Amino acid sequence: MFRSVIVRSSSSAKQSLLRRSFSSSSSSVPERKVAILGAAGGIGQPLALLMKLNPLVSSLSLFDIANTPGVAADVGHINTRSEVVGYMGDDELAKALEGADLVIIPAGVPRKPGMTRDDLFNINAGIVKNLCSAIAKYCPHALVNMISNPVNSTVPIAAEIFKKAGMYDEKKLFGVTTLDVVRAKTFYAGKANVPVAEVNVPVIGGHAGVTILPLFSQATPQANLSSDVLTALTKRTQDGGTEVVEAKAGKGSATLSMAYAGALFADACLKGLNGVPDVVECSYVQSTITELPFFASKVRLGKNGVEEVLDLGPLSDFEKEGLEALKPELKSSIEKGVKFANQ
Ligand SMILES: NC(=O)c1ccc[n+]([C@@H]2O[C@H](COP(=O)([O-])OP(=O)(O)OC[C@H]3O[C@@H](n4cnc5c(N)ncnc54)[C@H](O)[C@@H]3O)[C@@H](O)[C@H]2O)c1
Ligand SMILES: O=C(O)C[C@H](O)C(=O)O
Repeated sequence: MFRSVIVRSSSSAKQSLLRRSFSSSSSSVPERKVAILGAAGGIGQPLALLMKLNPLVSSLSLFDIANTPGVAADVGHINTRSEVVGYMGDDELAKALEGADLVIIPAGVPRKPGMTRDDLFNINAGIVKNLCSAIAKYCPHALVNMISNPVNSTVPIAAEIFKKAGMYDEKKLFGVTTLDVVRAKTFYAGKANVPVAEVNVPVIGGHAGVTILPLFSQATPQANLSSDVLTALTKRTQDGGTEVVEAKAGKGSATLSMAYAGALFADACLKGLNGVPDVVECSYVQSTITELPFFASKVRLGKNGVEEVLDLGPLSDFEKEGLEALKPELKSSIEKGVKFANQ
C-alpha cells in the first residue's frame, strides 16, 4: 500500500522573518534534501517543524515505522519553501533516503527515570545499525547527524557499518551534542548574569554523564565565578538530561530542547555544505585531538562536512581533571559500539 503523503507548499513574505531567525541565507540557496529518521517521535515531530521553517531546506523527508503520514500532512501545510514527504515502514526507507544531503537520526527509545543512556544500547544499537546500512546503500554521500542514544556508542556503530559498506567518510558523521552546549549556555547565563544570547561555552568529550565536559574557563562573556559555582554548573550540565528525564517522570526524555538543538546543528551543517565560512559547532566526531578515536570538540563545518577538528584550547586544572576522568568511560562506550557492529 502506498502510504506516503506529499504536500507541496509555496513561499511567502513571512519566510523572510524565519530566514532571519534561522540562517543568513541569500536569495539563491541550493536545493537540499533533509531526511529525519524517527520523525514521528517526541524529538522527530518538533524537529520536523523546525526543519520545515528552515529556508535552506528544499525537500523534507519524514521517515518512521509509524504515523508519518499524519506528521507530514500537518507539517506540510506550513507555507515555507520545502516540499514535505512522509514515508512509513522499511519498504519506504529507500525512497526516504534517496538524494538526501543530510540525514538526522532521532530514532530509538528514550530513557526512563533510573536508567543510564547505556541502558538504551540493546534496543537502539540495532535500530541505528539497520538505518545506517540503508544510508550506506541509498545516500552514501549524505552528512549524518546522530541523535539516538547512547551517542557515545551509536556514532562508532555508524562508522563501523559505513566502513563495512566501503563508503565511510569520517568528515560526514556527527554525534549531536548541541543540547549539552545549549544547556551549558543557559545555566552559565543564569549564574553569570549575562544575556544568554551572547553566551558561548564549548562542551567537549562525549554525551553521557561525566563524559560531558563543559569548558566554562573558555566561556564568553567572561565572568568571575567561584570554583564552587563552576563545579555546580559543570554537574548540572552533565546531569541536564537526567533532570528532564526525572521531571517527565516516565514519559520520556528531552524532546523540545533537543529538537531546538538538533535544528541548530542541522542548520550549521547545511550552511557548511552551502559554503558559508566560519561555521563552528561542537560535535562528537572521529578525532585525533586526544587518544580516543571519537571525541566531541569544536568542529569547523564546510562543503564536505568536517573541515577541521579544532583543538581544545587552554583548560583549567578542574577541566584537565575532568578530561582524564571521562576517558575510561568514553573509551569503553566506543569499544562497545565497535564490537556490536562487528559481531
Ligand atoms: N543526542 C541527544 O542530545 C539526545 C537528546 C534527547 C534524546 N536523545 C535520544 O533520541 C532518541 C529518541 O528520543 P525520543 O524522545 O524522540 O523518543 P520517542 O520514543 O518519542 O521517538 C522515537 C521514534 O523513533 C521511532 N523508531 C523506532 N524504531 C525506528 C526505526 N527502526 N526506524 C525509524 N524510526 C524508528 C519510533 O517509532 C518513534 O517515533 C532516544 O534514543 C533518546 O535517548 C538524544
Ligand atoms: O538524557 C537523555 O536520556 C536524553 C538526552 O541524551 C539528553 O541529554 O537530554
